[in-house]
Amino acid sequence: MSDLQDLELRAQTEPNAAMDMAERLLLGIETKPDQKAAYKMIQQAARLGHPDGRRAWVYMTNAGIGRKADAKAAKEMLAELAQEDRFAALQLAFLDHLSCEKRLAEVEPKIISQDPYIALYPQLFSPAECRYLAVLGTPWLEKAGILDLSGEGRTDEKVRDAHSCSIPNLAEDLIVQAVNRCIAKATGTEAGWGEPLNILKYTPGQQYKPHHDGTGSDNVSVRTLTALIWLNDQFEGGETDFPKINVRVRGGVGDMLVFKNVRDDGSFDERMIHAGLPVTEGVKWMASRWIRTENYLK
Ligand SMILES: O=C(O)CCC(=O)C(=O)O
Ligand SMILES: [Fe+2]
Repeated sequence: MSDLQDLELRAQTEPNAAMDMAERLLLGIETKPDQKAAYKMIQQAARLGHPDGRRAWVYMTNAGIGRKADAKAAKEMLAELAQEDRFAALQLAFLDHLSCEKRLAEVEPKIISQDPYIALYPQLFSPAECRYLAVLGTPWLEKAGILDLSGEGRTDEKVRDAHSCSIPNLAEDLIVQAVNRCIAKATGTEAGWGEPLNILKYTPGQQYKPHHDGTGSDNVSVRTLTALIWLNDQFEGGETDFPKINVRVRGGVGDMLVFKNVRDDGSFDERMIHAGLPVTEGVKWMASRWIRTENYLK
């Protein structure tokens, strides 16, 4: 029996095996990606009592993934889970403080450049939302090299000398979902078109060298837009620099920068090469989302 068959069999009764199988099916690790089967497997892991599985099932209920969206049921499930799960409890407490969707209606984007397109949304996210994202990303940052659920290598010091992680799809909690919805709404895109939200942490000397966001490692579709959110401001240096067009941006806490990586005909816009300059003091925290023109997960 192959390892995968063995895992599939154990997934019937063992919560960890069910969760492992779900992740493999979702991302196509050692098997063909099969979202439908993955979602069934998450439900199975939840039924078997796996804490990540139970949380993921709440998130899917809220987002309408693998079942009909039901925000009310999701909140009730979260409240029940919160009695024994501190991650659920934290989220539940935070839900009433979510403000980005309300802010989106009030915020006027400042157009930094019309062509190529670069816009800044001041204070779209609250300091609390920013702190929440940094805290949520922290455990994955530390494990970044080991826990690679996306199936792609994430740290390449030659380009990105920083701690980084992407929030795994199954960990897109109710707060992350709201953040992603806001980014989608502001950019006129669908939330599903975004790659998982990245959390970046730069300590002094660290930087993201000049690069173009246009393609991911899979070369499947183009990342037409990038959204960057400043999660803190206690650092020096670290500006986001577009050397070809002489634009250098340093946002405040909760500001979001949106820029277009392609020209109207869909070709790469080489003017959009950019860098996160070296941080000279303090620690820079940022969230970034690369947005495509079609669903990222299929
Ligand atoms: O850290 C920065 O300012 C830039 C980050 C970035 O370019 C990216 O995440 O694609
Ligand atoms: Fe970038």
